[in-house]
Amino acid sequence: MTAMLEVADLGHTYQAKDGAHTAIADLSFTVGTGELVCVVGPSGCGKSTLLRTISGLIRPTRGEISLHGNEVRGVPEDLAVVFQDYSRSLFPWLTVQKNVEFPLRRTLGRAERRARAAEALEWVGLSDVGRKYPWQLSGGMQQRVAIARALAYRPALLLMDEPFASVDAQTRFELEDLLLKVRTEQDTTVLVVTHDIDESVYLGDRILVLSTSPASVVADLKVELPAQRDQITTRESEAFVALRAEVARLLNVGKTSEEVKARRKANEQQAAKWAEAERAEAERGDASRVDAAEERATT
Ligand SMILES: Nc1ncnc2c1ncn2[C@@H]1O[C@H](COP(=O)(O)OP(=O)(O)OP(=O)(O)O)[C@@H](O)[C@H]1O
Repeated sequence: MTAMLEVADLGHTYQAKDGAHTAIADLSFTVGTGELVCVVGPSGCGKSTLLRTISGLIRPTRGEISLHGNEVRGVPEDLAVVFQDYSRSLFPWLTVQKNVEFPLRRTLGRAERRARAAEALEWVGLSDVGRKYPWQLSGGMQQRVAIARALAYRPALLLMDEPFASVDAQTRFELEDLLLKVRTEQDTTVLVVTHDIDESVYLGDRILVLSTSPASVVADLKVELPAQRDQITTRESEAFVALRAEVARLLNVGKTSEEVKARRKANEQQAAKWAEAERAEAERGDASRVDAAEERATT
C-alpha cells in the first residue's frame, strides 16, 4: 500500500502571551492510500493541532508532513476537513444545498454541482432540507450538512475532528456506517480523530493511540476485524472487546508512563525558559524605549 500521508518527526509549539506551549512533541506515522485511521488520545493532547497541521492551516514548528510525496505548505487542493465545531464551518447566509455545493464552485458546472450536493445530502439523510438555512436546523443536522459537504467534494484525503460528537447515538451509528460505505465506494483515505474508543475500533483499519500533551504515538494498532462491520455483531465480537480493552490500557500508559512524564517535565522546563527569555527581551525593549525617550527629553 503506497503512503498517501507521511508525518515525520512532527512537533508544534504555540507561542502565547503567557509563554510557549508544546502541543505535539514528536509524531511520526504514515497513512496508506484507501486506509481509514483513527486517532485517539486524552483530552487536550494535541489531536486538533495535528489535524490543523496536516490540513495546512498552521505550519508546524518542527518536522515534515507530505501528501502524495509533496510537502504540505498551505491547504492542499484534494483534502477536505470536517471540524468538531459545525457552527463555524457552515455559511449562515447560504442554503444547505448551496453550502454543500460551495467547495465545488470552481471545479464543476452548475448541474453537476447540484447533482453531487443532492447525492451527498441523501447519503446523510437530509434530502428534504436543501432549501433551508443552517440556522433552521438542529445541531446534529448541521453537522450532517458539514459531513455532506466534505463527501460531495470527494477528497483524496478526508480529515475528521470528532465528527459525530454532537449527534445522538442512533444517528452516530448511521453516520459511522455511512462513512464506511462511502470510503469503500469512493476509495477515500480517512483520518478520524475521536474520543470514543469503541468508535475507533469500529471504524478503523488502524488506531493511533496518543499520549497526553505534548502528544507522541504510544501505539499504532492494526484492527484485525472483518472489513464488513455491523453495529451489533461486530461490537459483540471477542476481537472487538479485546481490542477495545487494549486501546483503553494504552491510553492509560500514555497518561502515566515514566517516559511521558519525563518528556512533559522537560517540556515544561523548556517552556519556562522561553517565557523567561521573552520577559527579559520585553524588559530590554522597554528599557531601550525609556532610554530613547530620556535622550529625546534631554536634547
Ligand atoms: N492557539 C493556541 N495557542 C496556545 N495553545 C493552544 C492553542 N491551540 C491549542 N493550544 C493548546 O495545545 C494543547 C492541545 O490542544 P488541541 O486542541 O490540539 O488538543 P485536543 O487533543 O484536540 O483537545 P480536545 O481533546 O479537548 O479536543 C492544549 O493544551 C491547548 O490548550
